Amino acid sequence: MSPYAKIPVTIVTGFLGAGKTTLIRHLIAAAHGRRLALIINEFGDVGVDGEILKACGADACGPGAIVELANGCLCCTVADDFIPAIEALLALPERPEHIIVETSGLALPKPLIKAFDWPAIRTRLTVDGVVAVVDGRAVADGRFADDPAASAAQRAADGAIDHDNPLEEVYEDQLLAADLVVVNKVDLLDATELAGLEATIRAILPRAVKFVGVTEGRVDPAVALGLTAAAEDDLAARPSHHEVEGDHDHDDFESFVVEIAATSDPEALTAKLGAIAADHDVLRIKGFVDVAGKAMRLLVQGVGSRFRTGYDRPWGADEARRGRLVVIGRKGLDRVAVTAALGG
Ligand SMILES: Nc1nc2c(ncn2[C@@H]2O[C@H](COP(=O)(O)OP(=O)(O)OP(=O)(O)O)[C@@H](O)[C@H]2O)c(=O)[nH]1
Repeated sequence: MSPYAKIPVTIVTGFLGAGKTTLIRHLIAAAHGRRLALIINEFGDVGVDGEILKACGADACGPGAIVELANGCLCCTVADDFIPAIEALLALPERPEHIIVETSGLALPKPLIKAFDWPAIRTRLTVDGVVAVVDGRAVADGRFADDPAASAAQRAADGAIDHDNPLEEVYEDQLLAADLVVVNKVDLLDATELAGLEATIRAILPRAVKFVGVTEGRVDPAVALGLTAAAEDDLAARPSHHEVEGDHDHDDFESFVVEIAATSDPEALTAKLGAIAADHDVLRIKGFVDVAGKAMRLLVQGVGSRFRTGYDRPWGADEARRGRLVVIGRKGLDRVAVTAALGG
């Protein structure tokens, strides 16, 4: 690559738990010597995505080329957090050949794309493409459509219905910015559901975009990287619900961390977490748990009430074996009840 060419940047967006980190892991593994750099933004106080990507990205990325911006939402802190992170990557002795940005699951991509139109940035970088990752099962289950039960509850409480569904807005804003839509978790869908999803998603999109269905984020890097979209030149084609409604804030969502005591029965714990998530309509639970007698720590990941666990690495010699889970839900999530149910 010419030292004067703009560095391509891929923005990976998608709702909480859609599979962004899984997809980026796959891209890193398939990078085949391409020098990558990552900016990882996560909502909530336990940096799970950063841990996962640092563990597998060390070779592909090199020292200093993975920047973690935890506990926030890049779309709201573009100037304060994102631009300095980009500057740090541009100052690396070995210039990255491709930068991948993972937004938080609640971020709106458009403010981020706009930053690439700033003079100091656009001369050096270009948005190669915006990849929107979708949890196919969650969409097929109507997770992002207006929820009749929630509307009825709201009517009973307020005597009025707010038609704005914050989940739907975030989900749609992410799709509306996309150059490539990756419907992930195809293992949880049948062919008819997948075809139906493609039609539903295409109906939302204002223009023709690439569409692919995958499992475990296994999208071909030749498809995901090298879209040459120059999205910063194309902002008008990427409408956002928040252009007309003013600033986006995250008051529609709540997140907190619960300390979890050591467990001797991870399966029972996972079953309990699934039940709590279903009872309280929790959107996302993730973190690490101490399993008594195990040298490794347990990575726990829940999307809605669907949970996965796996041992990721041994606890460090100087590391406290602290079990911590971040819980994310809609505004009104009963923090006290969830914390009590988790035994925190
Ligand atoms: N069944 C199934 N699960 C998947 C698939 N891809 C990812 N997952 C699981 O979904 C969960 C969330 O995946 P992540 O990659 O962490 O999702 P994310 O979008 O980065 O999540 P946030 O950063 O919290 O928004 C994890 O437990 C993954 O193992 C898939 O294709 N099928």
